[in-house]
Amino acid sequence: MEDGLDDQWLCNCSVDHQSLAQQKWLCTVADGESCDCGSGCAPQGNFYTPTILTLNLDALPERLPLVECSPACPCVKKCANRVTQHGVRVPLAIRPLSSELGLGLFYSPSTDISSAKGSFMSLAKGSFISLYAGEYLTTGQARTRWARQRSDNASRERQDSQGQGNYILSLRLPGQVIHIDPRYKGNVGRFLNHSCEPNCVIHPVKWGADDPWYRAAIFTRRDIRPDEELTFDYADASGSALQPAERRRTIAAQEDGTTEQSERVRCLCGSDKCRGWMPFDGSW
Ligand SMILES: C[S@@+](CC[C@H](N)C(=O)[O-])C[C@H]1O[C@@H](n2cnc3c(N)ncnc32)[C@H](O)[C@@H]1O
Repeated sequence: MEDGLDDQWLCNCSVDHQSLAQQKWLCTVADGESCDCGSGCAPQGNFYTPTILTLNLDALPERLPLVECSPACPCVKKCANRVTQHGVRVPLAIRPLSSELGLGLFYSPSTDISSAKGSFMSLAKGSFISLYAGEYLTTGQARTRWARQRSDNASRERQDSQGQGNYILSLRLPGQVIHIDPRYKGNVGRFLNHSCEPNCVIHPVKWGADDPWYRAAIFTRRDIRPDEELTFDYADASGSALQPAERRRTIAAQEDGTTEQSERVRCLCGSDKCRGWMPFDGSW
């Protein structure tokens, strides 16, 4: 073994690791190249940037599900095409906002005690934040839960209903819709609020070509300053690029005020680009 070239970090991709001296500890599949480790992973290429492992959002076609390498591949854990499966790696904090908004999730490098300079570090565009993890529901179960949450909310005063809103993420994928509800079982992803001018985006990811689950992964869509709140656009999370006309009308009706008054929730994102109402996809 060449000095410093530790084979436990290498995968079987076709790239000549020996000539990539700076990147030799990682699988070095470059953007747009396909991994030929034989397991059908990264069929469209690996869109993670080698070594820093941020997602190259500008190169990634919208809504193209990412397929990461998996334990079924001959590559190893630190392959550059495995990111979301390693879990949360950035320092985060859950903080209270207003009584209406409840809690929010913040990028909080000052809580990273391993780095003395933590509080000055901004987070690069394309960084993985967390999965939006929760229970996977069928469309029927999602409808039932949504109806129950709606009636629960209607029977509460607004100030008592903080954090009791709808948590179900409906992710539209080619030929299917998946519903993820973190309200009862979930992770920090459930604390990201909606913004009409978001700094994060949701992208569908599979862990290996044979993974039966699409996972909803949250990435930053621009650089993030320390102590910024992390948000995504709940309308975009539902896959706006693929939404059928009926769904577009539903979201538009919610936002332009033609939806029934009781179903509309005023958006409190505070952005100059605020559309006024929370998006709601009721077309499924
Ligand atoms: C996924 S949760 C976000 C975390 C929530 N703030 C909490 O305290 O648990 C979604 C709920 O938060 C509230 N929310 C999120 N973004 C909002 C916004 N921009 N305006 C008003 N309410 C919002 C709504 O009640 C929504 O149903």
